[in-house]
Amino acid sequence: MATLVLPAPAKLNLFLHITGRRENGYHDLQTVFQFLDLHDVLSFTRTDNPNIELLCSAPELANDDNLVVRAARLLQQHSSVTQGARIVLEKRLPYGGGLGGGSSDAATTLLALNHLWQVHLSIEILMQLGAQLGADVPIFIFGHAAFAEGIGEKLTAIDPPQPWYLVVDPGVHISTAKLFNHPQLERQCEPIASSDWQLHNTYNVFEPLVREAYPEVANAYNWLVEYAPIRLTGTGACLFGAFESQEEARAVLARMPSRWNGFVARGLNESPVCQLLRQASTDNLTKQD
Ligand SMILES: C[C@](O)(CO)[C@H](O)COP(=O)(O)OP(=O)(O)OC[C@H]1O[C@@H](n2ccc(N)nc2=O)[C@H](O)[C@@H]1O
Ligand SMILES: Nc1ncnc2c1ncn2[C@@H]1O[C@H](COP(=O)(O)OP(=O)(O)OP(=O)(O)O)[C@@H](O)[C@H]1O
Repeated sequence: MATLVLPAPAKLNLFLHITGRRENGYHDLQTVFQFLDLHDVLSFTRTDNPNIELLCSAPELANDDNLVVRAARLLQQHSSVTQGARIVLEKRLPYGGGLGGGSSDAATTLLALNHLWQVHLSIEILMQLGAQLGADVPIFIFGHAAFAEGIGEKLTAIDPPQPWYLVVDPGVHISTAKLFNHPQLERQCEPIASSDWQLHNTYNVFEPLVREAYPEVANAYNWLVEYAPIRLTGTGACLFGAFESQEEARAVLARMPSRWNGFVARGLNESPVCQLLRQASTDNLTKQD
């Protein structure tokens, strides 16, 4: 049986503006996605029966609602394959913090099983399938840092600087749906062109709401802002600051109050999963067991 081992990287939203609200409740937004060199690890083994079996290092995520299982079943339905998969998910990314780990796991699953089951769907079709699972899934299939519009699925590749980030997780869980429905959310940002985007002339519209509603996020913000300009990713609760060197970011991490979790990671404009799938041959990626 062939086994394929692939990473599923985290993302940051370098800014996040909302430009309108659709009748179905979803919002039109503008954001820049960049990947981090911190990732979950997934291993996929093709099986001859159609079952999708998930083993997960986080027991609370080992169920059929996991985006990995939902992605595998969606691809099965779409392609009528008769094979299944045994999938092992090693969670390394914090979840529910705006780093998109669940969405990234789903994207890696679509890419891996498209390859293992030899479905041969194009990246564009896989992105459309991914969008059915969540607005953050397509970027991880696209595989390059991007200026995003629509609900997050219209992507223009860009190459922002790739600094070292200190990411602080204040340990607060924030419901994405609840924040998008917040009565005070700014929903009429003036649209900007991707070529005009700069970090300093943009912001995250969720940031003031999250800092007000979650005092621990405000505390983490007030601490980190002493060291670097910082921002919220997605709807939070993770905050990030950019540094020129890994050493600088690590020195600040060493001073972080122990009640929060934090890590240092490099910003990446190329997703490692897409690089691996593109560059390595099947023989390099798969091992026979
Ligand atoms: C905040 C971001 O992480 C920024 O990248 C994404 O926009 C959210 O992406 P996601 O977690 O994949 O979100 P989904 O699972 O698709 O949607 C969760 C909920 O967020 C709201 N939602 C999400 C995306 C969007 N463009 N408009 C919305 O209003 C909807 O209420 C939806 O029910
Ligand atoms: N493979 C998965 N990994 C993590 N969470 C998952 C997974 N599958 C389903 N979930 C559910 O999705 C929720 C959000 O997880 P995720 O890590 O994608 O959130 P997030 O980092 O806030 O992402 P986003 O920025 O996309 O909102 C989790 O609390 C969990 O209940």
